[in-house]
Amino acid sequence: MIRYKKLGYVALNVTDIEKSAQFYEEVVGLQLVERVENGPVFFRCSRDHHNIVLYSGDEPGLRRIGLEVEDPEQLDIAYNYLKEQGLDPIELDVKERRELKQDRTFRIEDPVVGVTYEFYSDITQVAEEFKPTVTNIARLGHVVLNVVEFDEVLKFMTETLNFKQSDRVGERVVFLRCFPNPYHHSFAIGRSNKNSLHHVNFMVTDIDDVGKARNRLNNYETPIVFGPGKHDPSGSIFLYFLDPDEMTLEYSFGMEEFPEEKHRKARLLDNSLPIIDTWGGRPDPKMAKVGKLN
Ligand SMILES: CC(C)c1ccc(C(=O)O)c(O)c1O
Ligand SMILES: [Fe+2]
Repeated sequence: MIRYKKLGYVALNVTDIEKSAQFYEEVVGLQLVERVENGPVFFRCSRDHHNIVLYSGDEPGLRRIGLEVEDPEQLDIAYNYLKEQGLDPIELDVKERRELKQDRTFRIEDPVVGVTYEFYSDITQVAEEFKPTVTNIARLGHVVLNVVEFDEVLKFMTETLNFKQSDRVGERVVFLRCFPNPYHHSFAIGRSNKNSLHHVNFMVTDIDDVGKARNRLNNYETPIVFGPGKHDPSGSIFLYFLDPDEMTLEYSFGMEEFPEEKHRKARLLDNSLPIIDTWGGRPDPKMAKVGKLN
């Protein structure tokens, strides 16, 4: 089965790439790496060449998800396994790999919703460490998808992609680790009447990052749509806000980690607001409303 190092990057379609590039750099706090003329804009929050990639699109949404597997051997195992599963992995040509600064890379489409998953094991490492600016971003944290065919997507993510369930909230949300990555979730899916991007998360290094973000985002007149609050499932302190296309982003501090072996079992948590925010808050209706899938 596939063994992952981490959720490597998220590629988003944005309607005004200049406005969004400025926002993701100045307001979110990502480091600009590269602008391709009439092409994508690459940002990082690690030594990786990119952890967020913005593309111009007619409609805001998720373009693809980059999954870093443990090593080239695991990449080979993943390719052969996904091919056996009939998912027709497509190898990227040299030109696209050169633009992505990634070695061998291939993509599949999930057969239920059509999300593009990209697999690689080697991405160019930037010489300098990530230099936090407005927020001490520790890493790209997770991606949450709203899906209609919830059970089918869950089956694909667990049985085919080898993601492991960490917890579920009633029959509405399931939190998934990209095994053996230890974080409580790198992915989550929510049962919905529409397939859409719910949010993209950035984990921060200090609780002050959440508190300071609240005031900074207010000063930038960036809509805060939920929090500060505390999530019961992962134990993280959170704050959700909207990007220029009104796609939802989240900062979170702290997250339960699972050992590869002898870890606790997934819990079935009550489907109630206090589980989502133990501090008693409730989300703004604008939260998680914008973001096409694929
Ligand atoms: C409200 C969403 C689905 C949610 C719920 C719980 C956690 C967590 O426990 O970390 C999240 O990160 C969420 O985004
Ligand atoms: Fe989240």
